[in-house]
Amino acid sequence: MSSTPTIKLNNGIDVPALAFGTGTALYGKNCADSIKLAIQSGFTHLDGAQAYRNEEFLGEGVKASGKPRSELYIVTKLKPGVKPTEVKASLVESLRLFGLDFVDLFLIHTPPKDDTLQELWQAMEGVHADGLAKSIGVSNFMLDHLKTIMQTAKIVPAVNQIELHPYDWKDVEAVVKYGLENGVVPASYGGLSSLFRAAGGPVDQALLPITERLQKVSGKPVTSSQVLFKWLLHKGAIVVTTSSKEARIKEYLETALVPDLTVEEIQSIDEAGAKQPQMFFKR
Ligand SMILES: NC(=O)C1=CN([C@@H]2O[C@H](COP(=O)(O)OP(=O)(O)OC[C@H]3O[C@@H](n4cnc5c(N)ncnc54)[C@H](OP(=O)(O)O)[C@@H]3O)[C@@H](O)[C@H]2O)C=CC1
Ligand SMILES: O=CCc1c[nH]c2ccccc12
Repeated sequence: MSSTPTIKLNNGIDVPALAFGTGTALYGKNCADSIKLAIQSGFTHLDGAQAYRNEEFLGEGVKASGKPRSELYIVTKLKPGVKPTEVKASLVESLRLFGLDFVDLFLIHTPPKDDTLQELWQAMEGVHADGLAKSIGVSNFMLDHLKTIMQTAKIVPAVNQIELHPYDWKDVEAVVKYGLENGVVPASYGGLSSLFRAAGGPVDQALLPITERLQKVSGKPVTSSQVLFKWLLHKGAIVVTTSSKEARIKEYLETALVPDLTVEEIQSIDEAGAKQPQMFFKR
């Protein structure tokens, strides 16, 4: 098995750069077997959310995997609409469902629609101080949201999880750069969108000569998914993905064995994405 690279957060904690998600295809489902398989295959970073309505099954999968808690990195996200005064109780309920004492990372799933963002962040800082979340961060935050938080934050968000793939790179590049310059590590979801949400487009075409070259230099099969993950890692992002198939789970983890892309290859993917700008998730 290959060992997944890690990315250092602004608080010095190392996070496995490849995460297995329980939203999208697993939303509202009993994902215990998927989680157990992902962990036993080598995933140690699990991405959950209160809104996915399957935290108890994530917890079940973790237990069934037999992997010690100390070797796992478990994330959940605050359900949209939870008020600042309810943050602690909602995380305590997630922990009860998981059967855990703490999460490694707790994210605000989406910025609040009202003007409570700074207050909400203060409540996130509270659950961090209580030891219920080792790190805190955000998701689906754009530049103005990040800047609003930074005005009053005592703790800089460790992570901003956003839709990130070559087709929205131009749209979110500034958010990623601002984050990296200020200690907020980007995490991507929807990273494989070109392969099945917009199959056969310019990005898929740009991936072909790259997979071919990497296959030649490594002497091993290299897939388009692995090249997309390498592209995301080169952008400094944690990759949040998922799969229902054992073969794909192994393929994802073997990204660690794929050689680096060249600057020209990264640029060719950027340029292919810019030909057909699009996003697939509602912000
Ligand atoms: N913070 C947020 O607002 C959001 C967070 N997320 C998180 O990110 C996770 C991953 O999101 P998601 O968008 O699903 O991630 P990806 O874009 O990585 O897509 C994963 C899907 O890609 C499919 N796939 C992989 N390789 C191929 C291929 N070669 N051809 C066709 N299909 C392929 C897999 O299907 P198969 O199962 O058949 O292998 C899998 O379902 C979620 O589970 C969730 O945890 C997601 C959305 C929003
Ligand atoms: O995480 C994926 C997208 C998302 C944002 N808010 C919600 C609420 C419920 C399910 C999914 C999501």
